[in-house]
Amino acid sequence: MTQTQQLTPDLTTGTAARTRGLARSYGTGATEVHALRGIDLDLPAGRLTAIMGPSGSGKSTLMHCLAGLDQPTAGSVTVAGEALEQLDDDALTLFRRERLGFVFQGFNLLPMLTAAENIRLPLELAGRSVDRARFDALVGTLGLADRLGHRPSELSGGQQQRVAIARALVHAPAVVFADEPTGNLDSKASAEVLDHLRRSVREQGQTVVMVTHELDAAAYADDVVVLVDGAVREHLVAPSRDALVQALGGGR
Ligand SMILES: Nc1ncnc2c1ncn2[C@@H]1O[C@H](COP(=O)(O)OP(=O)(O)OP(=O)(O)O)[C@@H](O)[C@H]1O
Repeated sequence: MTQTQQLTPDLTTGTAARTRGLARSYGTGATEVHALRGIDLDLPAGRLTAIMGPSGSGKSTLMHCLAGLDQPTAGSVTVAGEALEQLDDDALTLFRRERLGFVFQGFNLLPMLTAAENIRLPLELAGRSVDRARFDALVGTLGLADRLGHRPSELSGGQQQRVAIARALVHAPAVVFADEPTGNLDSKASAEVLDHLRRSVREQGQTVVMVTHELDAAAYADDVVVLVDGAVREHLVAPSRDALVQALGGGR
């Protein structure tokens, strides 16, 4: 048994997502691109993991495969104990809606709805009632309590992204996937958003997997996976900034 397997053998002992031999290629023949080349990864529950690496290294592809938004060419993906390849389209859609949360660049908030309505929308679409205590705790953690009646156009970029995070978290998902969540925010708003994301991990035991280009953003993460050319170069646990710089610098 390997060291990794001893540390995180299954979900009950804290693995939120696991891949084995995960490969994803695009195209065929001379134009074939191997975006992921057989990735074995165990992402622990209750932590904020950043996925980093040079442009084209496979970060988005990995996140999309983990989140059931893209299908691997080979290998397996298990999230919250579910082997995604065993789910049909309907079951996968339901699994994503019930068990996963998503935060993307650009927020994707509905402009005619207030912040509170945007946050509640996924639950209402799923026909589920809002857990009032969780809702209040979330908007408190995210610093949105006095902004709930505002529409997106009346909120700053950072506030809009915090609404998007609350919306992703309100149904207590097993894993939240965030793709460059601070990509179009200034540095102050980025710091606020990342701080709130980290607090949701610390205070509510949330699991977050975040793709980022930015060293400053990765500094908020507990762990950092460094991809190079479709393979995991490093999986750093609670790295120092120096260790992170070294791991990233080595890829250039
Ligand atoms: N739909 C697709 N069709 C063809 N090639 C693709 C497709 N999606 C991704 N690729 C290729 O797969 C490789 C990995 O892409 P991916 O977007 O996962 O990298 P990334 O690390 O997220 O890059 P970036 O940091 O620039 O967003 C790249 O060479 C990319 O061109």
